[in-house]
Amino acid sequence: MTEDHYRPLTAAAAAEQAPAPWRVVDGALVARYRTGTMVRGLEFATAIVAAAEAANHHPDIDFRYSTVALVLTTHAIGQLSAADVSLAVAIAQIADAQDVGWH
Ligand SMILES: C[C@H](O)[C@H](O)[C@H]1CNC2=NC(N)=NC(=O)C2=N1
Repeated sequence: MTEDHYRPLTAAAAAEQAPAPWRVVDGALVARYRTGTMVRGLEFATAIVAAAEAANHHPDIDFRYSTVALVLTTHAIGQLSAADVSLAVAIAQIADAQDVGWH
C-alpha cells in the first residue's frame, strides 16, 4: 500500500472529487443506490466486493431488498483518504455499467 493510497483528504476535497451520488457525511463518503430487487443488489454488491478486493480497500455495505447503501472511510488513518475517493469512483462506474440508479 503506497503512502499516496492513504493520503489524507479533507472532507471538502473528498466531496469535490467523489462523483454523484457520493457525499461526505460525518467525515465519511456515503452513497445509497436503488437496485430495485435483492437479486440485482447481490449482483451489484458482488461487483463492489471484487473492486474492493482488487483495491484492498473495503466499504461498509448495507444490503437491503431494494437498495444498497455504502460508507467509505480509511480505518488505517481514521479519516478520509484518496483510497476512499478512488473506490467511490470505481463503484460509481459499476453502477453505471449495471444501470443502477440512486434517485
Ligand atoms: C491489511 C489491509 O491492508 C488493511 O486492513 C486494509 C483492508 N481494507 C481497508 N478498508 C478500509 N476502508 N480502510 C482500511 O484502512 C483498510 N485497510
